[in-house]
Amino acid sequence: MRATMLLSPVIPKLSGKLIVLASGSPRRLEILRNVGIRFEVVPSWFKETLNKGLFKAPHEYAVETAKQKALEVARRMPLKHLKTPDMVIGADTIVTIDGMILEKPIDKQDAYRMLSRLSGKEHSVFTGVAIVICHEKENGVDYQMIDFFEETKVKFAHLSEDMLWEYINSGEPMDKAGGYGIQALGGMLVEYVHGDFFNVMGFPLNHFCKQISLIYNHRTTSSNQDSASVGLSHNSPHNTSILTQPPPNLTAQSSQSPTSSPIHNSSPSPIQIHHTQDGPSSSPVHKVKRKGSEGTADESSWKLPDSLFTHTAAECERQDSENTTLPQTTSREQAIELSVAEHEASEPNKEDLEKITELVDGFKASKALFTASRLHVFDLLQSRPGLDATQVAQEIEASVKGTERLLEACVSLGLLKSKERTSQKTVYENTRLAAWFLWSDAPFSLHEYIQHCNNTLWPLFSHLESAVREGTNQHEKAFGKKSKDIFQDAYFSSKEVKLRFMNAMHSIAKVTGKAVATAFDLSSYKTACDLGGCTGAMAYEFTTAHPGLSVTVFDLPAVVEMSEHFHPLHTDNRVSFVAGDFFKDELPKADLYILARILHDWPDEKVHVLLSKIADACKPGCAVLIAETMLDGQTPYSAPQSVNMHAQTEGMKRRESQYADMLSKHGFGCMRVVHTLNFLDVFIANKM
Ligand SMILES: Cc1cn([C@@H]2O[C@H](COP(=O)(O)OP(=O)(O)OP(=O)(O)O)[C@@H](O)[C@H]2O)c(=O)[nH]c1=O
Repeated sequence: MRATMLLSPVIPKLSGKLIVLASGSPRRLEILRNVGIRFEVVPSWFKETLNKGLFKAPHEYAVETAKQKALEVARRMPLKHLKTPDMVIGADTIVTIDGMILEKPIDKQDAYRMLSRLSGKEHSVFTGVAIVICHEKENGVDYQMIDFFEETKVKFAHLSEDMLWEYINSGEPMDKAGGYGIQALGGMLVEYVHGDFFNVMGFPLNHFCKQISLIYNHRTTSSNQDSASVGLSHNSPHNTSILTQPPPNLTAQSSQSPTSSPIHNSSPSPIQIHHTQDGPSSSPVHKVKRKGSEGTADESSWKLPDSLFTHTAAECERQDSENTTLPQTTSREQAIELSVAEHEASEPNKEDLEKITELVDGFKASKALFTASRLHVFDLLQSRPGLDATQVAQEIEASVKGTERLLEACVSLGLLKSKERTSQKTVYENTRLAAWFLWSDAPFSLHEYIQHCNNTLWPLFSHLESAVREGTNQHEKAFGKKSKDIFQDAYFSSKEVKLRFMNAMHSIAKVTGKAVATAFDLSSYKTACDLGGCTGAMAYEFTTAHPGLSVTVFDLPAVVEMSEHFHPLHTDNRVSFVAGDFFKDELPKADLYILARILHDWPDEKVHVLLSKIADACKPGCAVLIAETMLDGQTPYSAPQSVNMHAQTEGMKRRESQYADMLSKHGFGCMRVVHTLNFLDVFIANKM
């Protein structure tokens, strides 16, 4: 979850740049997303096989591995993804004890060996981080590297055999250095932590922000110079070096030795290696030339920071204390005008071209994903990684030629990884992204939502032009059936469509639910009513996050009669279901009314009907919580989503200020908004 505070003024400096996280670690993704950095994830294929014996100290091993991870992605992207990132971030976390380096356990026995070694003792966690800055040149790409590491000391309690095995059998240790996750169950094993907690989790956020600040503050002050020097390590507790090529002797065991090809793709000359131990370097780190722009790149050649467009949490709190509603949106129009004016004189730059290609071709990526998902490619490769295209084709009953194309498309989209087993044989496996989201039983499976996109939204979108011309939804053209109320007339008209829709909503609620449920402190509320709460997935997130809260899910009888099938294992009696129509029937009494992805389905008149019923049911102090993608929120796709609502329903996406206006008409005030990371913006208001 992220409140858009400018705690770190360096974050906006990254805005508008193509930042790539060369890591499949979900923790690193979460840590960076949480502070509002926008980036793509391209997990590194670099194998962690450096010869540990060649390093004087364990942290050097972590740093070198981080560098190789980042470089591999920085080098691959221009070739395989046909785009050059501005910055690639790589990291490697290791645990060290008694001079030994512990990485991720290979099996349960290995986890047991690691955890019993850590039991009752203090150990160190090192995360090495490498930041590769890519400079596009006429005939290639230049890479420059900044690296650092952070150490945190952690002491484990004495662990009994039973505890050890219970923890190992939870499955948590397997993808984590040292065999534990401090952020989850592993936290229970820890007596103390000295240093940065996030460093243990996999990414030293504070140190990273300091480095970014050094890089960009330096760049700002030296933007008029031809070459610049950066004092990267003088305020760093650890070595920081800038080098343009890894020392060759460090990669002895690596089959993908990065030294085998020059890092400067464009330069035939030997590459200089600069090490800075304690003092400032004289390396030309920030001479960034871009096609179509003159001289050194500076802030003005990048997009304006998003923070211009959003309300910060602090602003909202201040607004609350002054007892006013949210301000109107800040000057987005002015900002856009400004950025247009800036570009008027020059030809399109790389970002412009990339952006336009992404927009024009976006549908191909979506449809490739939908098709692979529908053909259960990710399910297959989850259970049987390492199949080749012929084997996949056989299993999914498709042509070899078509399957090859589809698999390659998925590789380029970062959904699958390919490896050349022999010169003629390429095999495939799921990337972390697919493992998290795409196979049917993935922890945050969007499989069913993707089916809904493919089966329902895609046909509706193909009639978008009519939707725009006629100003109505397109169910009749897409499915041959008129629908006034999409739920009664379209989604719940047949059991099959209803199940598909419920499955889709269930998967979205599972992915977004926790962030919504934890966006605000709700400890003062005892009862909640989730209006249109469908399968109850969101309600269970609320009861899990708030032990004192009971939630009634209120939805149409057609939904409630099937909702119990979705929670066969839930024994939580704090979630109950009541059938009814929230436009017609009396609402269950509650302290908090939850409207998660509901209001966007309806036009303003209907929203007012519903809010007025909620206002009648609310005593002063009771609250309404709205979870939606707001037009002025953080999700880049909220405006296209609004088009989607238009083709699908009579509803729309709205701005925060529109919700604020509507709510204030029904006697609500004290409004706050949080932009979560999981698609939704969460808005809360109290009955005055
Ligand atoms: C000690 C500790 C570690 N981790 C995770 O351990 C992995 C280390 O492995 P890595 O090789 O550095 O990264 P990876 O997961 O293989 O990803 P990649 O960067 O793609 O190599 C990272 O995930 C970390 O979060 C936790 O989640 N919690 C903890 O308390």
